[in-house]
Amino acid sequence: MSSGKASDTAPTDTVQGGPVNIIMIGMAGSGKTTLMQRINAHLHERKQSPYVVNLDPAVSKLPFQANIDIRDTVDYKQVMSEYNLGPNGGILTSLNLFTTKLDQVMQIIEKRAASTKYFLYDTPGQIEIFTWSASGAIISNTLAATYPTVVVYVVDTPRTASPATFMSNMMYACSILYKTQLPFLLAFNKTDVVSHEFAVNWMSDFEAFQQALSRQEECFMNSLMQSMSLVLDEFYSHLRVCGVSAMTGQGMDHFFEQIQDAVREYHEEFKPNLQKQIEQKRIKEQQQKEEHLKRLMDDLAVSEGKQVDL
Ligand SMILES: Nc1nc2c(ncn2[C@@H]2O[C@H](COP(=O)(O)OP(=O)(O)OP(=O)(O)O)[C@@H](O)[C@H]2O)c(=O)[nH]1
Repeated sequence: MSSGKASDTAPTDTVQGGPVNIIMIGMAGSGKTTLMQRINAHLHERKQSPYVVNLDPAVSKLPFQANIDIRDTVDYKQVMSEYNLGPNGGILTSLNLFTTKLDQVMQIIEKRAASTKYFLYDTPGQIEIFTWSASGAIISNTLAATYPTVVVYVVDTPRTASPATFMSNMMYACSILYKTQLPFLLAFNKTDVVSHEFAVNWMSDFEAFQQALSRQEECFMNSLMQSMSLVLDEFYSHLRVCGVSAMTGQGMDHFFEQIQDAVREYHEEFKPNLQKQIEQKRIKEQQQKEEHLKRLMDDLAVSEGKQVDL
């Protein structure tokens, strides 16, 4: 687990390699929107105004002005009534409709890239709609193929203080990390209410989590959680963690240090892997084309041979 190191330079200034996309993901009420607002204010204070994109069609009020807002493109309530959908189906369909215009969004982002360091994306609280849908994957893959992209998984720390809620949140985070394969930062939010130290302790010390479990009433869930914590041990060892309060602003410098570390991972691991995959795909397609051409030539030779025989 990486908790990052303190540095003398302002962390928002030291991000290298052009603009950075920060995608905020987290359960409903974890504080994604409030944290976006905090990051926005933090960057404005440092004269580094970010470009803000709202991808949540169902949000009623935003505490900041979004530069691109999905609600300007699709009316979520109209989508629900037009396609006879429930709230989740409405959000998913709205996101699909928005994704059809992603090329226009990318053009805008590319135009702004020279003058903007941070692009922030707020996503719906129904996590699975973004992380497990085709449109969510298209959006994050397209962003990551163009610029360094970091997934920030926001956790409601006070609500994660029991071993059971902690474990389910970590399972969620783990599945998102493996699904997106993008540089990842686990941001424990609301540390003004409860410090995230207990979580760091549980993640770095398997025994400490077991002890917390043993203090709970004996139930079937305990043995399940015991086994799962063993599995998650490997996941924790690759994880970048920080504690923040979107309300008070504490932890913002460490947050940006961790973003910087995630950008380094993007350049050193994610981008070379992506280029390798693209190259492998190109070679495979080339081979398929050559095989297809060879089959055509063989067929032609056979049919010409038959004509000669006749
Ligand atoms: N004390 C405290 N409250 C916070 C903090 N961050 C957010 N909240 C509160 O938590 C509640 C939910 O915050 P939101 O920012 O709307 O959460 P969200 O994750 O965007 O929620 P959805 O839009 O439903 O996905 C609000 O009442 C916020 O005021 C924090 O750092 N500390």
